[in-house]
Amino acid sequence: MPLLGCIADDFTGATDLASTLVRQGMRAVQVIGVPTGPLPEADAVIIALKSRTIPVGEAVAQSLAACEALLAAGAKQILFKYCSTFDSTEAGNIGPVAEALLKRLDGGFAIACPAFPTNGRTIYQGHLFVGPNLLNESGMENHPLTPMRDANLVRVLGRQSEGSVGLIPFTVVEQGAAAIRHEVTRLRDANRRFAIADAITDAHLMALGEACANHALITGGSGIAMGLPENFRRAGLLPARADAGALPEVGGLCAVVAGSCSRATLGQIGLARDQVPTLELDALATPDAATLIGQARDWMAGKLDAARPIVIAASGTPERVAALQAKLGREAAGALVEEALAGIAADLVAAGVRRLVVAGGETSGAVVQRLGVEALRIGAEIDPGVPWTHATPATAPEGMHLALKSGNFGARDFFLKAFS
Ligand SMILES: Nc1ncnc2c1ncn2[C@@H]1O[C@H](COP(=O)(O)OP(=O)(O)O)[C@@H](O)[C@H]1O
Ligand SMILES: O=C(O)[C@@H](O)C(=O)COP(=O)(O)O
Repeated sequence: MPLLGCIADDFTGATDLASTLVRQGMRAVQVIGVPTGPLPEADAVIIALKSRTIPVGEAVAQSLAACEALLAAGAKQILFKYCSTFDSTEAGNIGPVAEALLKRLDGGFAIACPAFPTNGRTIYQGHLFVGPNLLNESGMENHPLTPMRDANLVRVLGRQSEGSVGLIPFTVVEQGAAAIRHEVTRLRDANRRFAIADAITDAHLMALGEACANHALITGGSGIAMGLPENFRRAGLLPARADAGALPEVGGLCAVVAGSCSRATLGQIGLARDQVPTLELDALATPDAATLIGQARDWMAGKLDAARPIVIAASGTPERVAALQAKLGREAAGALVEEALAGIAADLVAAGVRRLVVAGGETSGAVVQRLGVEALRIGAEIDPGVPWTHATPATAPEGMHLALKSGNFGARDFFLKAFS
């Protein structure tokens, strides 16, 4: 029976969260999509949806169905995981999904905290920073699907919610769990539905986690989960586990597929270009998924290796992305590239790739769905927020390792480090 039931709005975000929970001593399994059968055995089950950019009504319906499955399996607390850069549109989907979950859980109030200090995401006075920059000057203002042009999260969440949004400021969070609990009571009494919680350090996240031990719903990035396993240990529900991230061994050919256009991924592709065989697809010149798949198939022949990866990327600079979007429309451009990369990933697995890194949240969603993966057991971290996972797709029933990398995560040498 899972202690913690989680709903993540994309697949890389789900592995990021699962990885945090494994590091804090929980066995974690990521389930792809709303489950139709019994949930796997684990301390935490993370249901990974691809609901960040779908129509609001569908995101709400899928999230509620995931919540029902987790509650039916016995989950004692629900966590709604979204991006540490609060990726969303004016219409949602963070606000509407959080409000629907809150209503279902009779929660009344929930905190909202995407902070992830290890990866440079901090919140001060409700404003989200990425490293030294405000969110809207961090590159996220150019995201292909969810351009973030306002760093004031109280305002951003307020625009997406029917209920009102408050703030748990740094001065309160700094004082620890008791002060946070007190502030939450005050915010509830003031009829706030959500409050953005400031957090600059892991100690702040631990205090927030402790303060929310009895909240029916918690919302945030993976960082907000840091303090939760300790709550369950304190309650005597979670035994000490030394091997929470143990995975079955897997050998085989190595590859990377990249569809993220985020700064970190563009840097990782830049480094890989000099060190391993790297194919950069040009979706603007060839806006046809089948042709792009064919180009990759011809190129990869004879290049696959078990000791070092090949890299196949569709990622473009903001100017190239804008040009393709102007030609096809934003959603169609994204869908075309996702379809191409999913087909290429299927070809790679058919060719014997058993250790595959996928860069990009939406891209990972498309790849995992194409491979027919139903669940991922979470292993050790390569870089903060990106673990290796073990999956058994229909075309590789003996099992393979997959790393689903959030676009902006990972050091510059991530694509090489992952296989070393
Ligand atoms: N050259 C390109 N032009 C337009 N869109 C692209 C291009 N390359 C990738 N994309 C799309 O951009 C989106 C990137 O989102 P995602 O995979 O979630 O990355 P991230 O993790 O950086 O957010 C995907 O929908 C992908 O298909
Ligand atoms: O919280 C985060 O930053 C990640 O877990 C995440 O959700 C990133 O999404 P993508 O950049 O779309 O992979």
